[in-house]
Amino acid sequence: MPAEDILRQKLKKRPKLVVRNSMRTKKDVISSEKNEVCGRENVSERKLKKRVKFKGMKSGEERGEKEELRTLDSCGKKKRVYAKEGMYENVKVRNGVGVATSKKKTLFKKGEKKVKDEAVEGNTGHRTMWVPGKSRNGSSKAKHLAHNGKEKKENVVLSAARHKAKAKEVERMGFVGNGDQGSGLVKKNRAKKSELSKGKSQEVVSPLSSAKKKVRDKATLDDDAETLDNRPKKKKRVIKIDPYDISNKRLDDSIGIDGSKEEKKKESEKEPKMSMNAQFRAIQPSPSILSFVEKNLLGRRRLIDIRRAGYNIDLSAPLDNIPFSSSSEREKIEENIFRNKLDFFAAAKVSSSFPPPNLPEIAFAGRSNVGKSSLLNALTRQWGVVRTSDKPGLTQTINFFKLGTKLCLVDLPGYGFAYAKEEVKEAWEELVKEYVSTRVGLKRVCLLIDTKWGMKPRDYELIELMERSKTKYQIVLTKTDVVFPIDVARRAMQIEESLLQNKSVVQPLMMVSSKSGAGIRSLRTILANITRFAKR
Ligand SMILES: Nc1nc2c(ncn2[C@@H]2O[C@H](COP(=O)(O)OP(=O)(O)OP(=O)(O)O)[C@@H](O)[C@H]2O)c(=O)[nH]1
Ligand SMILES: [Mg+2]
Repeated sequence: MPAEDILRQKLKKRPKLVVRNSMRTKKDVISSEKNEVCGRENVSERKLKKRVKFKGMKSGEERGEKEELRTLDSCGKKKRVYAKEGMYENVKVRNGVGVATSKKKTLFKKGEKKVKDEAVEGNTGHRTMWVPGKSRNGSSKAKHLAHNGKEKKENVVLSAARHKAKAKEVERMGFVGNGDQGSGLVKKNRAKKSELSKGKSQEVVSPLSSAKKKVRDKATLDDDAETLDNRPKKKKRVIKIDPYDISNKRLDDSIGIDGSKEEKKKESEKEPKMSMNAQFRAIQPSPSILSFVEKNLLGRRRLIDIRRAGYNIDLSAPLDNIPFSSSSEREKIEENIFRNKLDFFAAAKVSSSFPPPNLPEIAFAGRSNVGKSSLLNALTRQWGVVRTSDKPGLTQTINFFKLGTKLCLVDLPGYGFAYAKEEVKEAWEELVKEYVSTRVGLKRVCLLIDTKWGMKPRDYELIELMERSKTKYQIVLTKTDVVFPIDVARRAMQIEESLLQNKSVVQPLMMVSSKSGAGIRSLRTILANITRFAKR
């Protein structure tokens, strides 16, 4: 190449340099004017200061003295620069916080990365740092920084507000200052957070804090950790169980007195407890009772069986009389007395309201809903004269019915479960007891027992009372149509046996069904006989 061309090329390069200088911002120019050194030097110096700040945090603090740095002057020679603490902090803030623009963002990321790298390297790496006496690559790095001086300068002129905003953002992102120790401290802090009280402010290492602060933080955390360790541990509460104390535990608890449960087990094995139902099933009814049940078609029967036996199943209570075909059924009742019209004539809530005992009386007693009122209707075949209901407790007064001029039928209120207040039920019971024990002219009490449920304690109570007052009573099993014939016989057998010792009880035990009419005729005959032989 001719010398002239070479010269031209050199000349072409010169204006470029000029242009490059001219592209510098106004601020750069101003700042360069203020400085004694040239612009290039200024940038490199700043960058170096910045870098030194990153790296020098630890060494600077540890030594506690100003760092002597070497940088490049305009001629490329190494120059000594004394970094001040305040300056370090400023640089650090700028680097750690980053800037708002896209380029600045990049710078911020770079700064962040740098810090992270340093954290990994434990402040010993020389990639982003140049500290005198430690790295030989410092000059080349300084050159590189100086080359990008324009971009870096923008960091220097950031406003304080932006710094703060970015600092907050960094903190929010969980950005931690350099050093593994720093992240470890934060982890410690996080772990401590759950343990320490809310009031106690948590110490978080931020990129803005100095190395000194970090060291102090670490010491504080260590102290705190020691304090936490030294805290008196809560003693575990041990509950001692007294095996002989049964005040606050179930009797069948396994912690009971030794052997008590085993003893109970053995007892139960020796004497197997039969349920009430099993006991009932074990009853063997006498052949006479069984034959009576079969003859009167007591118990649950199929309609076809009733028809085959010659009864008209279209009639109500078909088993009552054989066979009714006309509307004047009452005329054909075998007992004349029951052909009379049933007339209600008195109701009493208290004994003082009882009507005068002019007629022999037959009363119908029993638990609520056992079928007393229904039986009165079935006996007289006058449906609806006596009110009935499937709701227990309908009859609440002692109701007196005249059957012609020779007999009085008395419908008593039920006892036991009923839809009524306790006080009211107690009053009924007292009234019934008073009636059956004191009533003059009472010839017989038909004590109705539901075949399905049998005798209940209240029934025995009334029986006891009648025994004491020597009132004649006869057991009448009701609703026999709802249970199997064998169970009717069992129930009859069971009750007869239980009342063998009783003196006022009248045999035989009667079994009826107001619905099917079974046993009604037999009962009618017995009651008619009472009237026949009754003395006025
Ligand atoms: N299956 C069947 N049901 C019956 C029989 N006798 C009565 N009942 C029903 O049993 C329910 C109660 O009948 P009630 O005659 O009102 O009984 P109660 O003993 O007078 O009842 P209280 O007046 O409340 O004491 C009614 O729904 C009747 O239809 C019966 O022989 N067989
Ligand atoms: Mg009734």
